[in-house]
Amino acid sequence: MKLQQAIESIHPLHDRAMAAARARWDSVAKPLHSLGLLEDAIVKIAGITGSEAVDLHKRGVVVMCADNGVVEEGVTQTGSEVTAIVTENFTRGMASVNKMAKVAGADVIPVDIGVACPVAGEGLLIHKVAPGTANMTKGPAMTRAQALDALEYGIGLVFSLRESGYRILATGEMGIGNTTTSSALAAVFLGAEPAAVTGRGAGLSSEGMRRKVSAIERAIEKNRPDPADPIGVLQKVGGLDLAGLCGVFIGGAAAGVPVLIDGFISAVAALTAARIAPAVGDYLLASHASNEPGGRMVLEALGLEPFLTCRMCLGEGTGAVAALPLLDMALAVYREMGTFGDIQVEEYKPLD
Ligand SMILES: Cc1cc2ncn([C@H]3O[C@H](COP(=O)(O)O)[C@@H](O)[C@H]3O)c2cc1C
Ligand SMILES: O=C(O)c1cccnc1
Repeated sequence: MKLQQAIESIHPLHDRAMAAARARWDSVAKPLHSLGLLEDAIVKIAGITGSEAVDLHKRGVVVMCADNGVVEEGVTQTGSEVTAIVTENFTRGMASVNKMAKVAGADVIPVDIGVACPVAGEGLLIHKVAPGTANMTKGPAMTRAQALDALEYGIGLVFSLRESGYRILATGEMGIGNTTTSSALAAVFLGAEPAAVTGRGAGLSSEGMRRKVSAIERAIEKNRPDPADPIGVLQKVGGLDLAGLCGVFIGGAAAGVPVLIDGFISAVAALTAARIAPAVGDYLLASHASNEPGGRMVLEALGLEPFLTCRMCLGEGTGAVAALPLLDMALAVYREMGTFGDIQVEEYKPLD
């Protein structure tokens, strides 16, 4: 689906469904709002889907996999070949997110949106926009057409997953070097110093950290991304994994499918989506606070509060998947609990 068409089809959250969901929570025989953010998430999901009969039965984690040319600058502990290895492991049920998704009852949906070498495996979706991006310290990471291609693939994927019965999606990624691109995007969108939004990613020495911050500074200096042109920022200092995820967030808002943000990388993709299409902002659902320094900053910029603080920084969608059982628990109370009327206790009166 074309980006513009998707943006135009995003409507405000359904007020009536949200009011009905809130009324249901307020009638449950328990202290008002005592399930906190979990109640708010169920209300938001009602608003996204247009129904207070919230159904999260079929769930998937979309894992966008791609390589990043900036890895040449020595910004990671491992080489790009790890992207392909882990991508194939997703198809064999052998990666961390597979193990966690199994517990949460979610299907892992890996996508090769730009892995540098050929990858294959059962269930792997292939939309290889390019075999990895270019080194952003030397010029733009990709062309605008490539960024749009990845974005629009992500949008279309959400619509086809909705057709296949998916009712909630978690986001994940695999791409060596993608905390470098994520920090570059965060620095541009938040107007922050690269050092303030850069962490050790999948592990890095102090010397490696200096190279990483310098690579981000040089990429911004070279490409001069303009925050007022968010697609241009994504194209110049982003990655295909981030662009694909950005499309998933826009697609979720357009298709009325709730999409859970994972950690830092996924939150940056969500922020990019909200900069491209501000209406997406109301649709976003946080899961956990990444241990990467920029993680919380990006969620705060989106006005979101995560459910979980576990100091996780794994990626792959692991944090988003970890939130699913919590939502299931909240839904069990929402659906199955008796009301104040049932237990003959007077309902709470609104307080001041
Ligand atoms: C074996 C392995 C499995 C992973 N699974 C997720 N990531 C995570 O680490 C990468 C980002 O960190 P950086 O920017 O430092 O490369 C991403 O692929 C992310 O999902 C992994 C990283 C490795 C090494
Ligand atoms: O929070 C994340 O998304 C993250 C952080 C470090 C490495 N991989 C992912």
